[in-house]
Amino acid sequence: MGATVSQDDNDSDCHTHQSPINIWTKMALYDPFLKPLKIQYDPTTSRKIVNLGHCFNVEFDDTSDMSVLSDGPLNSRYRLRQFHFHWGSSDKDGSEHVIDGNVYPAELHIVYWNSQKYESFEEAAKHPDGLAVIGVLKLTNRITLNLVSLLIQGKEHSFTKYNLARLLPNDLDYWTYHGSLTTEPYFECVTWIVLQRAIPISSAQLTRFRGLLCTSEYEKPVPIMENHRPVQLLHDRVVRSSRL
Ligand SMILES: CCCCCNS(=O)(=O)c1cc(S(N)(=O)=O)ccc1C(=O)O
Ligand SMILES: [Zn+2]
Repeated sequence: MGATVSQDDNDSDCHTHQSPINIWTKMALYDPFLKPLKIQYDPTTSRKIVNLGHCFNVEFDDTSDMSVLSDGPLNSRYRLRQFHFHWGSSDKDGSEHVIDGNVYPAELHIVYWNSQKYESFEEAAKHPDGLAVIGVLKLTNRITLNLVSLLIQGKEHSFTKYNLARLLPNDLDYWTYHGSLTTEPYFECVTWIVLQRAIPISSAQLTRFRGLLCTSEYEKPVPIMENHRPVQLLHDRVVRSSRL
């Protein structure tokens, strides 16, 4: 299934590093100088899971460098902030990045910020090297997130000692390119690291995602049926691959 490029986000010339994109794997440039990703994770940093109305975030304590991402395409140490998912109204779509024109049922984003160069997440988000996001296409049915008490917008519950490794494939080869946030304010501050290996998601888990409500307990229930942005133009960017 092809993916349409949304023109409205590309009218002005300055927005030439927008995300997500369609990654044409044969056009990706193998870069032998790209290092393996170094993911250091401390389960005691996971704090809570929150329904934000357009998606839900699992948030981490990012007051110190306890869970960090380094090496890979990065020149600094990046601190874990949150992870969230994107999904579609059916199992036929839902991912934000598209691989050789193929859309996947969902995508996980693990958001880190450059704590080596910047004092805060908010400050880092104003700079091209401010954030790094790991994208994982499809997902494992190992993910069984209990979302029952998260049903309505604004709800949150504690989410401690979570094992992030359950969300990642064993093979961490990746494509990388410079892009943006895929939600407002679309800042072009993200080093995207899209894993090449992915794992299938269970349809039951996708149904649970679509069961979350973007309304409060006092409003008519409206489910979060989908929350993925259309692919954007590549412009002058090159996608690099960590694997030949
Ligand atoms: C200071 C403004 C930064 C706003 C972005 N915040 S974020 O955590 O990086 C983020 C990234 C993304 S994405 N899809 O990784 O670009 C989606 C949502 C959010 C969020 O705000 O929940
Ligand atoms: Zn995202």
